[in-house]
Order: sequence, then C-alpha cells, then structure tokens
Amino acid sequence: MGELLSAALDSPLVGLLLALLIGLLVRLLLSRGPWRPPAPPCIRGWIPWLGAALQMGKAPLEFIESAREKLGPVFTIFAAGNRLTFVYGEEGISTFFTSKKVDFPQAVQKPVQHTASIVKDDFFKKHSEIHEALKLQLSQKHLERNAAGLYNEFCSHMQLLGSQGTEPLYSLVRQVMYPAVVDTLFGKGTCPTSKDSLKEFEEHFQKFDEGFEYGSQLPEIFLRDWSQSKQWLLRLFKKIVSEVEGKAPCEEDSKTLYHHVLKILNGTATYNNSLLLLWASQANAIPIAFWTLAFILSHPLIYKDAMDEISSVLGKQISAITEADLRKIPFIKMCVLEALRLRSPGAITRKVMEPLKIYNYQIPPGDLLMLSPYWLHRDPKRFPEPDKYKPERWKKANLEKNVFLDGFVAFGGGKYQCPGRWFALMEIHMLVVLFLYKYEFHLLDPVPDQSNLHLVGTQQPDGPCRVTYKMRR
Ligand code: HEM
Repeated sequence: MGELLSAALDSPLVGLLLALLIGLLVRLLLSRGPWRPPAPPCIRGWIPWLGAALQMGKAPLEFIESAREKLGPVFTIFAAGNRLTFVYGEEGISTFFTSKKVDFPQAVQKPVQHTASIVKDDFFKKHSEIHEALKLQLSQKHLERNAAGLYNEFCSHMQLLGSQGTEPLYSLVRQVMYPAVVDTLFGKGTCPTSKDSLKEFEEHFQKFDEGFEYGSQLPEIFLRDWSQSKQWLLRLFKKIVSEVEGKAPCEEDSKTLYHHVLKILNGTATYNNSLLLLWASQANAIPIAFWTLAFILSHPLIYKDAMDEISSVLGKQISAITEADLRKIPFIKMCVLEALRLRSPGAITRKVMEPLKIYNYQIPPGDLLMLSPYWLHRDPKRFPEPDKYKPERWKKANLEKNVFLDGFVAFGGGKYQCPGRWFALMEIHMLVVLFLYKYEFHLLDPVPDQSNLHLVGTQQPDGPCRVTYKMRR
C-alpha cells in the first residue's frame, strides 16, 4: 500500500494535480479575507422588487413585532426595493442615534423627492441650514412669543364651534388646531383658513396626508388621486410663496417662521419645502392632541384630576395662557406625553453609510436602519404596565428641566431629533387645556383603536369618536 502511494506521488501527473488542488485551496481561503460577522436574518418575500411589501403592508407594526419575536433584536425586511434593517435593545438604540456610520438626510432624501418633488441637489444644498433655523425658531427661547399668538388663534377658532354640538372629536381638534397653527407659523391669512377657501384645501391636504406613506415609497403613477392632490397643493404654494416673498417685514420680531425659511431657501424649491413644512407641522400634532383628549375623557379619575388642576390655576376667567401658566399645569403635560408614548411614530430611519456592527451582525452600507419608537415604548422594563394609560408615570421625569423618561424617543434623537418638539408639546398642551377649560365633553363612542396601516408618523384612530360638547363659560 505504502509502495503504491509513494509510486503515485512520484508520478508527475498526480504531483501536478496535488499542486493545483493546494493552489485552489489557498486562493479560496485568501479570497474570503478575515472572518466577519454575518448579515442579519432577512425576510425576503417571494415577489421580485416588492419582496415582503405586500405581507408587511397589511399591518406593518404587527409584522415587525412578530419578526422581532422570531428573529431577535436585529433583522432585515426586503420590501419595495429597500433593505430595511430593524434594530432593538441598548446597542441597537445607541448605534442608531450616535454612530457616525449612519446618516439622516441620506435616508430621507428619496422619500422627500417623492412626496414634494425636491430634487437631490436642492435637498442636500439646503437641508441642514433649514433644520437649524427650525430648531432655533421653534426652541424654548421663542416659546413665549409663539404661545401668545397661539392663544388668540385657538380662542377665535374655538368660538366658531358654537356653544354646543355633537361631532367627531378628531374633527373638532383639526378645526381648531390647523388654522391656529398655520396662522402662527406661516403668518395670518397666508394659507387658506377661511370657511370658503378651507374646504377644497382640506380635501387635498387630507388626501396628501393619508397617502403620504405610500407616496414616499412608490412612483406617482401608482397613486393617481394622491398625486393630483400633491400637485394641487404645490400649485397653491407657488402662489403663496410669491405673495409672501414680496412683502417680508424688515423687523426681526415681525417675521414668522415661514419668513425665516423662505429667506434661507432663497428661491431653491420654495413651494416644495413649504408643503413639507406644512405637513410636518400638522401630521403628528393633530392625532396626539386627539388621543390626549380621548384618553382623558375616557378615564373619569384622570378627567377629574385634570379639571381640578386647570380650575385651580386658571380660575373663572382668563385673558391669556402664557408659557409660564402652562408650567403650572404639569398634570396635563403628563397626559400629553403619555398619549404620545402610546401612539408614537411606528418607525424612524437612518441610512447605513459604512459596514456597521450591531450585536453579532454586520449591516451592509445602503441598508435603511429602522428604529420603532412605538415598540420601544412598550418595553415593560422601561415602562411598567406598558399598555396602560398612566400619566402619573411621568412624575419620575424631570419635566421642569425638559428631561423626558429614559427610553422615550417619540421625537427621535441625536443630531436630527424633531426640530419642532418644544413647539409641538406647547401647542398640544395649550389646546387640551383650553378645550377642557371652555367645554364640558361627553364621549358618545368608545375610544377607537389605532389604525394598523402606518409605520410613518404618530398613530391615527381607525374610527370616529363622537363627543357632545357644551360651553362652560
Ligand atoms: C407630536 C408632534 C410631533 C412628533 C411626535 C414629531 C416627531 C418627529 C420625528 C420622530 C422626527 C424624525 C426625527 C428622527 O428621525 O430622529 C421629526 C422630524 C421633523 N419634525 Fe417633528 N414631530 C412633531 C411635531 C412637529 C412640529 C409641530 C413641527 C413643525 C412645526 C415638526 C417639524 C419637523 C421637521 C421639519 C422634521 C424633519 C427634520 C429634518 O428634516 O431635519 N414636527 N418629527
């Protein structure tokens, strides 16, 4: 046997074959490079390009939660041409908000192009400057000024509701919040707010808002109605921009947020950015004001505590509510934050720019990294009894110093956290206080569930919630 083997090895043909085999093995090992962690588990679906989009689209929040239960804290879903990699847990959250290998503007550029037709170069040219201007104009520093304007606007639009009536609560909130906020931020009369002009505008804006999620992902030819409303709104803003630019005031104090934004844009995609600003100022705040009122009204003890607090601070007659007054009404603020915790955005996003290691996985560049505030807020370790509406849990937060509860990320985080967050909290707080102060409400329907169709933005109710209202004073 041994002789046979040494004879075979002596044969030039076998020697050649062995040398080839060893060469192949060495090349194979070298081409693999050093060991690197595997990519996260992936749900691909079976339809080319669409991937798992159809399964996910039916109830996206539930879909991602059942994926997390099956696959763990890092997983990828391939949908509509994108690789969406969801991350959870301490390491996932801190990497999402702090890693230099992920980027916010890169993640939202395409959705912005789809929803407001802002081309890539224009978007990157102006994005960070606009973000900084919004952050400053909507910051704590300017809250007092914004609160004064908002109070008058809220009162005059509440007056139009009459002394009593029956209506869906969402519609009551929208009728007051939309015109008051656009008049404050864009300037009085800039956007349509009168009864006649409002109807057509509202129809288009509502359609634009409802289709925003699909509109941000799919080509417009698949969404004819949505696209028509978007084009209608862009044409409207084209007119508005030329009017506002023609008469911007010289004094800094008389300038609205919109004047500041138009100055920075300096002619670049002005009406497209205006549409996005309008959407951002309404899309999340209106549902949260609705949920806060609905939760308060449906919990008798909370309703009583809320009314006791409001009456003791505001008394029988008021001529204004200032930011300082709102600070004396902290329980209502806790009610707002608790509604926001339970109805937060389904997901926020960053683009992976370089290979990124999270836990034992390596996420490839090009993936969209996704984090779900909605599900993070249901972690029982951070929020005991997470599904319960418990405003008192916010007593542990240092709200006077503007510090939220640990793990609360409804406004995102890091460098690109929502620039409108302080204004948003103040406007919702004031609207809820004023509604409860001025009207007695009774719920006619149970509080609806949230619609399960959306990942983008705060959660919407999936049915009407009628109330009767009667003026108290
Ligand atoms: C309850 C109300 C609101 C919620 C829950 C909310 C939440 C968010 C979130 C989660 C983001 C993304 C942050 C991230 O990815 O880290 C965001 C971005 C943004 N929000 Fe808000 N927001 C609210 C109200 C507002 C208001 C009232 C305004 C303006 C008046 C506003 C303007 C914006 C803008 C312009 C961006 C994009 C920033 C950029 O592109 O750099 N938001 N918001």
